[in-house]
Amino acid sequence: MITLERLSKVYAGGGQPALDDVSLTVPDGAIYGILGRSGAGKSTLIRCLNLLERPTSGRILMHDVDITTLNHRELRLHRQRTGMVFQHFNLIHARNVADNIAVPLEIAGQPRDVRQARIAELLELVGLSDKAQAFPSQLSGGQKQRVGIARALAAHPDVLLCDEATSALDSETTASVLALLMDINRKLGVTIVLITHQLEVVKAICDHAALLENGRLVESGALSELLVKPYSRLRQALLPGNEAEKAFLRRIGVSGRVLCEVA
Ligand SMILES: Nc1ncnc2c1ncn2[C@@H]1O[C@H](COP(=O)(O)OP(=O)(O)OP(=O)(O)O)[C@@H](O)[C@H]1O
Repeated sequence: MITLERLSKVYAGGGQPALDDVSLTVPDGAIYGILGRSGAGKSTLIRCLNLLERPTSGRILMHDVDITTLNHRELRLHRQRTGMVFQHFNLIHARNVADNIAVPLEIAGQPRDVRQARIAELLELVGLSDKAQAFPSQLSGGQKQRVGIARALAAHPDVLLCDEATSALDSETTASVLALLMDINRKLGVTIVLITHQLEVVKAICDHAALLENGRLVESGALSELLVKPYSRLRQALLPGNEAEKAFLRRIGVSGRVLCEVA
């Protein structure tokens, strides 16, 4: 379980907090989506979860340990247990697929034979067994993200943090990468926290969600509980009713006309 307790972040130079008193709980095994507009604080929040960004105040409990108090060595181990998937993949272009996936295993000091066995396992998991020797420039966006996911899983993390993992992909590729993440969650029991501005991502795979606005938490929890509340902001965003469709039909000038007749 990951628990954020009254987390705040003010960047150097002051100004409005990027995160303002945010508290939420991510249950073990959840696929937890963090939604919000540009500038809402999503990236800041996910970067706090592996301490790429230090919160100004508040606590982050992972398995009951406040990670903001870890020393250098403990933090390195924490990062091995927390895989990160990036929007623009962050692959090393001079390394082939297998050697990209090897990076966390090298950092963890794994011997060569262990690395090779793990890489073969991961390539099979992400469906790229035939691409071990390919270089990133020879891969499609979806394949690059599969390599990014394999690398993030290499050191057997129990949490996967996904930073807009599908935002650079077309809708068909997005669907296949989301299906892979769901499969990983089910097969390996890895907790997934993802930030996104795409409602479709939340609809496709999340069981929990949080909505951020100007650094503040508007709503959070299990979708099964939020979506039955009539005034839930997440419900209004995820289930807009037919208002959006009506607005679209009004804009193209077919509002009120019979769209198709059934014989
Ligand atoms: N390194 C930084 N230094 C100063 N301010 C920052 C820094 N990073 C983010 N901010 C500010 O913090 C606020 C939250 O930014 P953040 O990137 O977390 O939002 P976001 O929801 O991820 O936005 P986007 O979807 O556009 O990436 C914004 O006002 C942003 O300008």
